[in-house]
Amino acid sequence: MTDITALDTADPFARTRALFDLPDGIIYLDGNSLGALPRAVKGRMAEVVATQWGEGLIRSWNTHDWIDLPGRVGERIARLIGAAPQTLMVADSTSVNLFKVLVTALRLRPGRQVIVSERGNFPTDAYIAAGVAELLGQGHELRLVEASEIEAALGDDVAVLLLTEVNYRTGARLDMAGLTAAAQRAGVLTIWDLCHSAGAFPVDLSGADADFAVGCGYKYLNGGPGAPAFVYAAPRHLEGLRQPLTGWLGHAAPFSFAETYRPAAGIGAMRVGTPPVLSMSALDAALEVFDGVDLGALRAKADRLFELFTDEVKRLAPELQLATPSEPARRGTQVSLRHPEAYAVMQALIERGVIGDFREPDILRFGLTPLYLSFAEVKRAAEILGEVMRTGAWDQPRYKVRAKVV
Ligand SMILES: Cc1ncc(COP(=O)(O)O)c(C=O)c1O
Ligand SMILES: Nc1c(O)cccc1C(=O)C[C@H](N)C(=O)O
Repeated sequence: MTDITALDTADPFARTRALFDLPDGIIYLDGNSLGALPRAVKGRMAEVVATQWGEGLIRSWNTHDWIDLPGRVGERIARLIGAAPQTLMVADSTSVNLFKVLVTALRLRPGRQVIVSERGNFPTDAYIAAGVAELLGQGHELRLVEASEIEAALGDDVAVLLLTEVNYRTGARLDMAGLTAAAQRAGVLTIWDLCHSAGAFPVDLSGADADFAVGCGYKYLNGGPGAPAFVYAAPRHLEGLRQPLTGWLGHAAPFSFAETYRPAAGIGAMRVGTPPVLSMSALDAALEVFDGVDLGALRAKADRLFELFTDEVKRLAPELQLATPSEPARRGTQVSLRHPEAYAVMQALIERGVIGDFREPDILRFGLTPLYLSFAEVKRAAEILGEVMRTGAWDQPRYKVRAKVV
């Protein structure tokens, strides 16, 4: 029998938990969709609004260096995902950044028309890819394949391999280094969506030699609802980097107000318009939580939480099927369980203070975020899930009414 109190007492992440503001009576297992609120964000937002904006007014673009905030916040994220300095920019949403890097990559592979991606990837990736193929109107097409067929799909007509490292629904993780190497052998450029990776475990973009990457700021990075996203380009692509959204802040000299567009050098060319200073400041403050954090240790704790939760669920709710691979190398840090009435089960859990989420058609999703979750909470969440299943408490009409956002 695991001694939960001993695990929590010895937990090095008790320190980071104290950096978050979490409501009493809630066990929050949805940090894979919207990260919890770091305390430092409240103070930073108050300061940015009252002092930087309220008093500094437009002078703060210089006095508080708002103009370079996207690159500065990018440096904080770079460390978490193995990106070299000045290869990362915080900007826009993941969807918009996908558009930018996809067009950029396709232009680097003239004569090849196919974008390969995984079936069952988060919809925006496939939607953007199909939209780009249609927009370019040069015979481009999106080819969706199963995970097991990706390598075989890398023929000489393929320009880009667009993959999400960790699947949003199942939590299954692809082999970034292996697939990137296979793509390189086939002359194919890679784009990695790191939405469910960045801040969850160590990612090594440089080691994998990936070409481009994108990811969002509001999940494991805790930047808040609608936080800006990030975009990465490998050093070899920085010279002459051209992306299609040629907005004024991606210009080499935006304040020359020149008549024609000339891209900024390096990753600065990924900028488009005015950065959202308020939400970027929130993300910047949120990332302070990661100062001094060893991502390997973070992952090790996530693995222990995973084992604890899945062992307890196996014992207490054996009818729930684990949809996430149990082998650590083949998964991210979420737990996905299948049940035909998953939506109602999740509503019953939320009413009992355990917040996870539901994904179509039958997935209960639980995000394990070691920065602010204790072993005791994860065990208690499994017990509450066990009670909901054993008593059939989920089987009530009010739990079956779908909300606008699920
Ligand atoms: C894998 C993945 N990619 C992209 C997105 C969408 O990002 P955004 O809403 O920032 O465009 C999400 C979640 O919303 C996601 O899970
Ligand atoms: N971005 C979201 C939103 O605006 C509302 C509700 C959920 C989200 C999400 O992030 C969904 C998430 N990408 C997922 O993995 O399902």
